[in-house]
Amino acid sequence: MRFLTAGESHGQKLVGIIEGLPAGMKISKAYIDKALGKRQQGPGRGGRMAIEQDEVQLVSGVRGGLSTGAPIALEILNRDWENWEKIMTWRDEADVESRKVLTPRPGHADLTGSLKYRTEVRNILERASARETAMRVATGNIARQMLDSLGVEIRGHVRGVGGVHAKFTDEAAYWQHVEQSEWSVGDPLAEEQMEKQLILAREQGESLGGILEVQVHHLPAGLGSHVQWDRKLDGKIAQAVLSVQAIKGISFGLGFEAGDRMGSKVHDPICYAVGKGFSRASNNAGGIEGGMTNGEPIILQAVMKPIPTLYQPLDTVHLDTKEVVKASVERSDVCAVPAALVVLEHVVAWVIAEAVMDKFAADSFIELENAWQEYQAYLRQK
Ligand SMILES: Cc1cc2nc3c(=O)[nH]c(=O)nc-3n(C[C@H](O)[C@H](O)[C@H](O)COP(=O)(O)O)c2cc1C
Ligand SMILES: C=C(O[C@@H]1CC(C(=O)O)=C[C@@H](OP(=O)(O)O)[C@H]1O)C(=O)O
Repeated sequence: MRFLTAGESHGQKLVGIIEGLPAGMKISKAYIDKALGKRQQGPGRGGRMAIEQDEVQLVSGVRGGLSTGAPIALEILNRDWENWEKIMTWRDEADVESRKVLTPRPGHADLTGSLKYRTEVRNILERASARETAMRVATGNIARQMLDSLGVEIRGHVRGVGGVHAKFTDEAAYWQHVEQSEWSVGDPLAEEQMEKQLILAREQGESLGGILEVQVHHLPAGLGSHVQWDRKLDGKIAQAVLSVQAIKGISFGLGFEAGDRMGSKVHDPICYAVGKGFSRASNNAGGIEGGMTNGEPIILQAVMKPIPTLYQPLDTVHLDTKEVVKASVERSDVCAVPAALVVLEHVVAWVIAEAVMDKFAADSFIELENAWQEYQAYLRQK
């Protein structure tokens, strides 16, 4: 399976192409649109989200709500295009000159992109922008629908924003709150403090990042492989997660704490029950050993740095005059941690679906489902 995206943040539309999905898989546009809507939510988002109302168009590869096996083409329109058409298109050299952005923002792709591609900053920021993640949610959601049909569940929650961390003691109550909460925190007190932190950041022209957690439940042991570096599932998930704008780190299970403990306090004892097969007494590994799922839930955490655009900008250097000036201020989010969580859930869904298709390669969904069930039965009886 593979996919590509195209489109600028303020261009006409985002475009995606998916290839390699089995035929006969149920695909719901409404389900994709719901995820797109969720990606737009959360306190801390800027003015752009009041303009956009993301909706996917399934242009090809789906008939009567089922995949045909042909490439699936997707589109998401940028409503903001009508406000940017003049800036995004030009007629003469004078126009180009007046539209150049020459004051790169620290933390964004602006400076290095403009040096590398020998161009002004707008040509860089338009594609570096996390607007692109709308399409990654749409493509990932199609993968997620495949996983849903196989009984795999993906959950995500915001663990922290700007140094305020969510706490929980009761797993069931926690997840109930996550379900109800608009932005998946699961700790009402922390949510309140995070919102206060956001108000403060906004008032001070600042920005915030945070910590996110994604869990994948009901996976069999044996997705991914130990045999080659580029087939290891933890490596593939890390690549996908770190490719999301502003995500700077990832850990599985115990994460960095594993480095502080003795081996016996880290590794998960192996258990066996007749009719259920092998399992683990704990899940410090976060569901992956040797680059393969081990049958426990995948649990990963990721860190998002604060948004680079600051309304009280840092110093930068003007690309032409070389004067020290303030960095440019594009309309911006103050915090996009809840939005990034939706993106992470979907990029992880893609990688897991890819691993499922690697193991159970199938042209039609019924073949995939049969192979999946047969393997699960084998694991239970082993
Ligand atoms: C959902 C989401 C929304 C974002 N919104 C903004 C924003 O409004 N302003 C901004 O400067 N950066 C924003 N970012 C972060 C930048 O896109 C990102 O920092 C930039 O592309 C540089 O890439 P890097 O941080 O991965 O190095 C956002 C990121 C995500 C995931
Ligand atoms: C458009 C989205 O996020 C954008 C990501 C982004 C950036 O620099 O990454 C900058 C902002 O763009 P604008 O200046 O148009 O408001 C965000 O709004 C989106 O998430 O759909």
